[in-house]
Amino acid sequence: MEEFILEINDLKKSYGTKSVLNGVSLKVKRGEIIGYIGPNGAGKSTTVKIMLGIEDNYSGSIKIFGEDISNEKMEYKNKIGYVPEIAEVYDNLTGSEYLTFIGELYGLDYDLADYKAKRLMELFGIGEVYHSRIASYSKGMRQKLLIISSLIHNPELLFFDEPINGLDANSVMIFKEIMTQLAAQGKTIFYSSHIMDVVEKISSRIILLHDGKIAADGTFEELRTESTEGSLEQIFNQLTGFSEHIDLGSRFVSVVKEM
Ligand SMILES: Nc1ncnc2c1ncn2[C@@H]1O[C@H](COP(=O)(O)OP(=O)(O)OP(=O)(O)O)[C@@H](O)[C@H]1O
Repeated sequence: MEEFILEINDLKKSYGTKSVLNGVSLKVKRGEIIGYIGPNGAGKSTTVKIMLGIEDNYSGSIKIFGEDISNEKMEYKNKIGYVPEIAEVYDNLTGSEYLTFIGELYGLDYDLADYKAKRLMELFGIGEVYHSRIASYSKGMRQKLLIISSLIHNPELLFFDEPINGLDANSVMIFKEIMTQLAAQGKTIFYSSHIMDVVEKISSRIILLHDGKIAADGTFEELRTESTEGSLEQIFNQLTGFSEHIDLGSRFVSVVKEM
């Protein structure tokens, strides 16, 4: 029998009168890298926050590792890693303090958390700031810290929401390799991003959310045969019915010039 790490069935969510998710259903197998894409405000972060138990008041059902998350058993969270789109980190802590704190929260003993944190920071090129306060980190350094903190407890399922924001080109290459290797070792990755060329290359399956519904679901090759030949960016434009960038761009600039 096929093992589903994640099962979402007819998920609906509204904020006040505004309906954001209008019946999202999907099943994710172990080892898949899901590229979760969609226009701004489509409901991607909302889906991820519901799965993490950060947002409630939804209808539909969600199973993670075969367990319905509405059972409120917390154990499933220990096997999840998360890089949020916008994160609050404790600026006054050093990288070492922050990562060992997170590691200990997940049940690692201090020495193991310290060893892993230091080694992972070195491998990601930020070992020299291990004992510096996070307030002094650049944007990319903070992002690397967040990626490390999502992985320090060796989770089975990862939610990455724009994880490569601020990373330089070499670091993006390292991150892509980390994702590929994690998936090859059976970790499941739910990856939400607007950087289409990375999503195109890294995802084993792409899910496009539009107007709170799944508008496309398949490998990049499958999406290509179903719609336009071309890049994921072109497929995205076509599936979301968008072709006005030139007109909108020039109207925008006209208003900028008004004085
Ligand atoms: N706490 C909230 N209260 C009210 N409305 C919200 C709240 N969070 C999200 N929304 C609305 O829900 C919709 C979906 O937001 P969400 O953040 O899930 O979109 P997204 O697909 O992740 O967008 P982006 O690509 O811009 O990150 C938006 O219209 C947003 O305004």
